[in-house]
Amino acid sequence: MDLSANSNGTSSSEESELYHAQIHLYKHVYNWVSSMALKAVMELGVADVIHNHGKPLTLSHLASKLNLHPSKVGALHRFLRLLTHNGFFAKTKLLEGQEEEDAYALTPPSKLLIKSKPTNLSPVVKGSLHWSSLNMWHSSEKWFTEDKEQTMHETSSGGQSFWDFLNNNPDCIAMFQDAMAADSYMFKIALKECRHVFENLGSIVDVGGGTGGVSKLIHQEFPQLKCTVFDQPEVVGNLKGDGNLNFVAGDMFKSIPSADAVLLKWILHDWNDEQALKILKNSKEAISERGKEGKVIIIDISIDETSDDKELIELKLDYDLVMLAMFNGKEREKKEWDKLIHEAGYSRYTITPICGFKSLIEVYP
Ligand SMILES: C[S@@+](CC[C@H](N)C(=O)[O-])C[C@H]1O[C@@H](n2cnc3c(N)ncnc32)[C@H](O)[C@@H]1O
Repeated sequence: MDLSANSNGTSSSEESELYHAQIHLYKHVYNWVSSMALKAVMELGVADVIHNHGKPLTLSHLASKLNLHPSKVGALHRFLRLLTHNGFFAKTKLLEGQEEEDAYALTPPSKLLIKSKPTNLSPVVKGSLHWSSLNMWHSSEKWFTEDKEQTMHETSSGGQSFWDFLNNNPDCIAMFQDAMAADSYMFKIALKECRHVFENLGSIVDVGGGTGGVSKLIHQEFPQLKCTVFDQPEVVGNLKGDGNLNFVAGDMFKSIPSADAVLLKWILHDWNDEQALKILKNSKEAISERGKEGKVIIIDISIDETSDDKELIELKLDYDLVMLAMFNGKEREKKEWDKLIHEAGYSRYTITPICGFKSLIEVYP
């Protein structure tokens, strides 16, 4: 007879395992609450208000600066309590008259929500948590069980691809391009570390370069370098260049303008292997005039489960599923990059981690 068994027949260690499993499962069921709380606080402009004040703010001062109705002050406290727990704010004490009161200070992650700063990632929060980025997930069961070559986004939107959806919705395409431009600012910091990648180049074509966020940063650092931003007509059709920075509309699956180097930043993960191979082959053609001196510069995620820490791996695996749902794209492991690059006919490459969670992959003919 099991003496530690309870009246329901489970042992105390089994019960404890069950409760831990329940906590683990519920934690993952409610992961979205943290994301939505972050979005709400970003929309309210909490980080901006604390930043503009120049020092920590008590709840009542914060609520009054945010022009909140008094009935919502308690709710603000609860949003901030969760986000403080998650590392987005730090609680400190302030003397208010005779009394000490809790006050909220910014932490490095919430400083990335200050809209007046160039490192502002609010557009990423807004775009990634917009209904148009989330709706498709409700169609996962239909998508999994249907034998159709569709993305989850297409399944959920009557066959419309994410790119077609954006091109038909000017507000959403602007939001998407803002998010891309904000994300790219981190690249300015990385650019300082990898100047050697762009030195000795006379021209570069930034394929899928959007509205030119990345090319403008490269242009500032290397004004002599001729930069061509190459993207779909809906994105660059109305944009005017300036000196060494110009915009060209086209389709990277047809051909890519010639240059000494092709930049593919945040591009190949949008596409499956067959499509990525086509882009890499067209890139090889674009740099062919430079012979062995030409190169393709890829900036994308490289998953390395042997050396990345748990949080980093989780972020990369999250991104992988986002790419799958939106585009049938993928984040690639090192061995997958190796296979793709060699199949596209290149002879060698190097992978260097940059920008926190992305990698710089230099590929040579
Ligand atoms: C994820 S965004 C990357 C933007 C930019 N490289 C960056 O890092 O900020 C992908 C870009 O690819 C562009 N794109 C999609 N299909 C394309 C095509 N067939 N030819 C050229 N560009 C394309 C999109 O318009 C979009 O700007």
